[in-house]
Amino acid sequence: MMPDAIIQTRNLTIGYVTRKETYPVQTDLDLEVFQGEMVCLIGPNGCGKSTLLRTLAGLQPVLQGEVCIDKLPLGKQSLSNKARLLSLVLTDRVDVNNLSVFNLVAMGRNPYTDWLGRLTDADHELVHTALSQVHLEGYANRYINQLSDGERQRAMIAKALVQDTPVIMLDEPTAHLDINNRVEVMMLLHELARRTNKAIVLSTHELDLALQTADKLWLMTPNNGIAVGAPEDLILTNKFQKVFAHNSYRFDSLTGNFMVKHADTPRMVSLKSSVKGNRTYWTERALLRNGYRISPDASLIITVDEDSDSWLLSTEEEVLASSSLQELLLQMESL
Ligand SMILES: Nc1ncnc2c1ncn2[C@@H]1O[C@H](COP(=O)(O)OP(=O)(O)OP(=O)(O)O)[C@@H](O)[C@H]1O
Repeated sequence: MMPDAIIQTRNLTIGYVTRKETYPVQTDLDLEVFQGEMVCLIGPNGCGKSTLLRTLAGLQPVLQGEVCIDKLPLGKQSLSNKARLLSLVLTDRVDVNNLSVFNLVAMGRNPYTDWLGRLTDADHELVHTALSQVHLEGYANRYINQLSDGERQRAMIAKALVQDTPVIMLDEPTAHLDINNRVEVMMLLHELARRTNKAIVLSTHELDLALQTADKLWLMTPNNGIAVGAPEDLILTNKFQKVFAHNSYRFDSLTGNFMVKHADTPRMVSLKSSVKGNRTYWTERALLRNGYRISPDASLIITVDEDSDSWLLSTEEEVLASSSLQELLLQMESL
């Protein structure tokens, strides 16, 4: 039997209301999030990702329809109940620089402390456990302004962890991070969803990382709703490619990479190799980058030997050897 969704939306319209008009950003959203899964919300700039996360978290009003958390409509949840069900991590730089890492993370216990905000021994323990979960042991007494962007992001995640909610939502948790930290944060969130049975919903522009780590994608199209599915299903049904279609690049569904589109009138070249290995793949990439298109019938032929450090370029008149791709490309340019 399917478990109950921890978040469910019915016929949801999200957007903004000004004094003069209502501005719907997305309509008719029927979404479900289950515990133990990591959902990545992706889509082009301005399509409504932050608006959706803020609406699901109750930070901005529902324009139409309903959001239920733990089967109860958001509007019927008390503030303290909401704080025990859902935590939201925003990437906007919060002005907490004069706070220690410990005190920032401890703020996550606010829904549970007495009115003076006193922490019990168990709260202290939880803060230290969360710091070790995000690999910030030994940072408790550091000030937030003494952290790198990646460390600050992990401290914010630790704050959400001590809030001890079944749902954590994060708006672009990998923004401003280098590749190591981006991968680490995504892996950490995925692992937390699995290990602690939390539902994790995050928005991101890291398409390749989302494809590799999400249990489910929410693929948002401007003004046209959200397609939901396993990353690979959204690729096989062409939905992913459609949302990110562009004149200057294309999504290669065989490799899962975005490829820059080069010259409109490509030069043809034939690529021969006995086995299709690493060297053949990167030779092809170098050729595409330089405006060549691979065609088995082309008169210009490159032979790749996966076991040697050289390439052979054959024209109708001559055969030239090269020991690097740069040399090969120069030879081709000079023909
Ligand atoms: N306070 C606001 N009042 C009115 N419209 C707004 C407001 N904030 C955002 N919008 C508009 O709502 C739409 C969705 O914005 P939102 O920030 O949710 O998009 P997003 O998908 O998160 O974008 P990005 O990828 O650039 O972060 C945009 O057209 C934006 O201009």
